[in-house]
Amino acid sequence: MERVNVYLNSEIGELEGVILHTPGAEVENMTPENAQRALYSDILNLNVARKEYSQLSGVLSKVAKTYEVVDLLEKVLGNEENREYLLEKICRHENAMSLFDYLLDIDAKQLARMLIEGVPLVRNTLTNFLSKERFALRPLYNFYFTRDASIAIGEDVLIAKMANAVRDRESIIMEAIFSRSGIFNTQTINPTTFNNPADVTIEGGDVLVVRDDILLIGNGIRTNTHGIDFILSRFLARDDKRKRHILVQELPYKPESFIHLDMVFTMLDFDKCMVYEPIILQPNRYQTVHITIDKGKVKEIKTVDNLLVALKSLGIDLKPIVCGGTKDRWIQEREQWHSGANFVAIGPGRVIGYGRNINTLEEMNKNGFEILRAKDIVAGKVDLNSYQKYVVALDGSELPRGGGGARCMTMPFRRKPIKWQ
Ligand SMILES: NC(=[NH2+])NCCC[C@H](N)C(=O)O
Repeated sequence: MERVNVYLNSEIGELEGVILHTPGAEVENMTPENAQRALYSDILNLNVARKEYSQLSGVLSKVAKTYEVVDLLEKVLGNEENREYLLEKICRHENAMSLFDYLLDIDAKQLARMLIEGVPLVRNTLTNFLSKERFALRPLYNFYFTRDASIAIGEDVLIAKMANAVRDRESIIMEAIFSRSGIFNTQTINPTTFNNPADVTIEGGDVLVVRDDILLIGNGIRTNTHGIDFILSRFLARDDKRKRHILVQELPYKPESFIHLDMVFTMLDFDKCMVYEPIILQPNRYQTVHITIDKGKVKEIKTVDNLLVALKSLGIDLKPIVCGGTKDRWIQEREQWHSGANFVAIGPGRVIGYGRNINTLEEMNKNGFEILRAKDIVAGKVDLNSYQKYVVALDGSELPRGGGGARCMTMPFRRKPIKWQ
């Protein structure tokens, strides 16, 4: 079978390949008490979440090739050598080597599910018997946000170094998928294999590939300056010596709806972006920094007014569309909280987001985006090909409680190249 090439040089190029994860039992394997530890602001109902999610996967599978993490993982585990490698890596990382032999014997399909949904603790010792934990390997509650654990940049895949240990296994699995499933043709770059300060963190929600020479990176609770310096060092190490730019946006640490840059800024089109105005445009305490790399060196680091000004200086002139509309700051806050600024593009001017954020959608509509309901597209009542610019509205009441939107729930690894005018 021919391998699929990774190619991603924009946020908006026509989507060709994307990795998804339909929420499974892992999202219900939690209680209100430990939801916080799982990085949720609330607990979810799986049935409803899956229905909502099927709108997203349904729409995406009409326009691109979609892959489910569990199928890709099963593929990795189907190979004896890979299974041993991956299980050893996971068990070692999670201090659970005692599970290794037991897991090794489980068939690939079931094992793939278990590694995502969690491996229950067997109460056969006093320690386990008295333990408050239910799982020996914790469920990957956040895996439906496939955006975060791995990041396609150009032809490579950067493996995220998650800020919270509960998400570490996601990165380990994604690395195995990209380097060992036999499906992808790419090179993985993993910060943990370099000589780095131990405190590097980078998550996919913070990294936006705007153009082949421009990255936008959020610097906040999930991606720290060491993480961004790591990405910088990888660019400096390249042989091509091309000019490149990294634009860094500082983010507030609180509330949790600001965890990633894609919660306050996403690309919608060649000339339009979605912004949460108070952080991205209004004067505030969060700096924007422009790093220019040239001939293998850092040529300049400077503070700039904001992302839009910096992008304009690089030839990308974006009109901001304001999350929550322009009328009321409270509405902006409310819609941002439920991932109102978080859109994923399936092509230039063709994006997907939550329908619940009606003021945001109305604002987009005023700016030329037709509002289409995901439900109608999946049911075949609306044909995407009849529209030029649109926002596909997903029903979302459970999914956003997990803390993310359409961009967070997709991991695009292949988009058609863009011709910037
Ligand atoms: N790209 C994103 N904004 N992802 C959102 C992830 C939310 C998830 N509950 C977490 O805290 O990690």
